[in-house]
Formats: sequence, C-alpha cells, structure tokens
Amino acid sequence: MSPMAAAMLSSAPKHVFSPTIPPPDHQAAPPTAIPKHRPAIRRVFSTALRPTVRSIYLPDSSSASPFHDAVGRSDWQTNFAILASKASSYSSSPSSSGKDGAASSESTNGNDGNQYHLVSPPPVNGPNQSSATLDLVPVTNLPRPLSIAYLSPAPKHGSRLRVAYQGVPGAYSEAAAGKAYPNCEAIPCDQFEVAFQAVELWIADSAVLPVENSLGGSIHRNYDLLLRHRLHIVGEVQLPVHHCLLALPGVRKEQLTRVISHPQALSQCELTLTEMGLSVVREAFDDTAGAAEYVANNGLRDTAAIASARAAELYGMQVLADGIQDDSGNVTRFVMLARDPIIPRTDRPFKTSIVFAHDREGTSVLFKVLSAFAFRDINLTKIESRPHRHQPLRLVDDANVGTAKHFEYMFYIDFEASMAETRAQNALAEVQEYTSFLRVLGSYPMDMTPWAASSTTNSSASS
Ligand SMILES: O=C(O)C(=O)C[C@]1(C(=O)O)C=C[C@@H](O)C=C1
Repeated sequence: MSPMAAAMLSSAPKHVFSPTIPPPDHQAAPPTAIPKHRPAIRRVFSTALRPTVRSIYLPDSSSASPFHDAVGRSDWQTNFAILASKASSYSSSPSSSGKDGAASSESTNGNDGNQYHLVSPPPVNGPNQSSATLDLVPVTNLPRPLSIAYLSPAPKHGSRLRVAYQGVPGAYSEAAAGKAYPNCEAIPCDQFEVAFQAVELWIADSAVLPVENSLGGSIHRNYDLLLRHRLHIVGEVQLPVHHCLLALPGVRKEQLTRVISHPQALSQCELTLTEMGLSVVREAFDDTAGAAEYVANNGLRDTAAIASARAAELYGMQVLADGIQDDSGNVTRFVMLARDPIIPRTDRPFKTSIVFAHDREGTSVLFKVLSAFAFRDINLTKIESRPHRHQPLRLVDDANVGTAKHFEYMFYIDFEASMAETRAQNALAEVQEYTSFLRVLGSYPMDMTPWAASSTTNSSASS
C-alpha cells in the first residue's frame, strides 16, 4: 500500500479535520479505557429471554462508581466489562491501623458474603500512625489481567463474533448480520446509535446497519452517525427484503384499522397497501419485527405489522399477505462497521466510501470533485448530501442583508475502486485540494453475491 493510502486508512482523524469542523462528539474508546463521562448504556430486558441493548442514558452520578454499570450487562457481556465492574466494586473498608511498621494483612468476611483479604499499607510515621486506608481485595475471585485475546476485534478466544444490529430478532438487520458474518452472535440494539456504541465500547465486535434501500432510498440517520462516530466500514451486504402483512391468528383484513412498521418498510409497501384496499392508518415503529412483537404482546386485533416471515414465526403471527413490497427486487444495502479498518486489496472488486465538505463559494467545487473520479474512469455508485450540522448556513453576502444565504452540506460518495489502487489515491489527493474536510469512511470488498429477486411478487399479496 502506498504511504498515502496507509495514511488515509490508518489515521483517519489526522486528515479529516479542518479548522471549520469541530471534532466529533466522541472518540472510540480504547480497549481498556473506562468511559467515566460517557452516558451509560443499560440493559433492559423487554422479554425474559431476549437481551436487547437499550440506550437509557443515566447521569454518571447515578452510579456508585464510575465503572459500575458503565456498560450494559447481559449474557453476552464481554469479559472487559465484567473485569471493569469487578475492579471497581471492591469497597473500601473502614480504616485500620497497621502493625509495627509492616503492612498488615488479615482475612475477614465482607457484607456480600465474600471473604476479603485486608491489606493496609505500612504506617509512614511509626506504629502509632493511625487511619491507614485499607483496600479490600477478595481472596477468591481476584480480577484476572486482561489478555491479548480480549484486545482482538476477532474473537480468537473461541467465542463467536458478536455483531450488533438495530431491532429485535426477526428484523431484516438481524438477517443481514447473519449474511455478513455467518454463525455470528447477533446482538439486538434498540437504536442505530446504540449499535455504534456497542462496538466502540467493545460490547460487540462489529455492527451491521442499513444505509439504503432500492425503493425507500437512504437511511439518513446512519449517514449522520457514520460521521459522528469513529468506526470504519469494512464490508457491505445487500439483502433482498421480502415483506409480509402480519396479524394475530384469526384476524381478517377487514378488521384492520392500522398498520405499523419501520418507516422504510411502510414506504416500501405503500402502493401495495393502497392496492389491497385496506382502510388503515400507517404508523411508524422502531423496527419491523418489533412492530410484530408489539401487536402480539398487546393482543391488538385491529392492527397489522409489516415484517418478515421469520418475525411471524417468532411472535406467533399469521401471514395475511406475502410479498407486499412494491417491487419484487426490493433490496437493502447494509454496511459492516468495525473499530479498525481493513487493509484494502486489489485482487477483488472493492468499493470506497468518503465524506467531504468544502468552504469555498460557488458550485464548481462539486463539479471538480466529481471530475476527479470521472477523469480516472472511476465509477461512482452513490452520492448523498446531508445538512452540515456544525455550519448549516453560509452567508454569501458580507453585509448580511437580504436572503443571501445558502445551505451547507456534507457530501457522501461511494466509488468503485480500492484505496490500494493508485488511481483512487490520486483521485482523493485531488479531492483533498478542493475540499476543507475529507474522511475515508472505509475501503472494503463489494458484495458481489448474486441474489434472486423475490419469487413472490406484490401481485401475489392476498389474504
Ligand atoms: O426494521 C427492520 O427490520 C430493519 O432491519 C430496518 C430496515 C431499515 O432500516 O431499512 C432494514 C431493512 C428494510 O429496508 C426495512 C427496515
């Protein structure tokens, strides 16, 4: 890899900031760092068996220690978090004098039933020095040192790869996680942002999140989060999305007054729902499978959910109509995110994702950026613009009179080339000249797996 590519991929923060752009909201936590001032993620079980990462933000003062409860606890909790909270939960004992200048040491039973080993430091000024602070260290269950195995993004210690996704089991994102990382342990998160945090806090090894759908378009929230967080795109998966209309067993279409689902799913089925002649209001829900679970848990006989066939199975729902997406070739593209970038290669098709902003007036900057790729015959597969949150408006007129303002944007581009290729490095070197901010979000293998259009088309949607 050339020095330029290496610099771009290994030290993203170095080349990304311009004086006009403040640093991101927070940085990825290094493995051993305990997030003292970071909002806590706390686990809440919404069903007895299903751990879901939910973002309930608590002020740090609500925890007895800065470590305790700093990360969500659950079955899949990493040894990191267990170690961190153990290390912090050893309570200090009332003070006790040391004996005759030597460190004292004796055993006692703690309130928690553990046997503790009392250790006091030697008194500094002789035997009568009092109130040496005691550290209580449990004799049993001593904290074990971290080993290199826990510092690896890949689970070399024999466990399965932990992959965070947004939604609950049965969500399309769960299926995408399974396609991206076969045999992974999929970790449900209640929000996209929580999935980012789960990776940053080493609760998960990777996250798989949707960025665009062939019918519904971009999932803007994830574009914004890509910029606010420091994770790298290490891959992509395209998932055919086949929607079903689900209702409680025995419910007929005529009884329905409401359809709930993820906004993307609702928009992907809009025409079909209308054609089906349903007299229903549409309501947004956090995710498709969560909508099905909600209908099932609350016994709602007037409400249907748009979700997958797997969600129907999981939550005991009846499939009223199958294949209700407006196009049989409905596909959602997901990105795979990790704490570290992968090394770009040239032996297979790669894609690179970048984001940039410019602070020069005039529209020709965008034209120049695009021409940097066109000139080198690099195909662009996606362009997205998002409001520049730190600098939403630009004053064109110094006098600030009239309406001489225009919106400022961040531009996201995906192009078909690897950062290991000279033409891609040269294109980015040129782009850097025109822009005030440039960040490579990732250079990763393209998903080339052929997928068949859904065999069930919307015309088969029937009760
Ligand atoms: O709600 C789900 O099941 C999701 O996985 C989310 C999501 C999305 O955000 O676009 C993923 C794929 C489908 O396009 C519909 C919804």
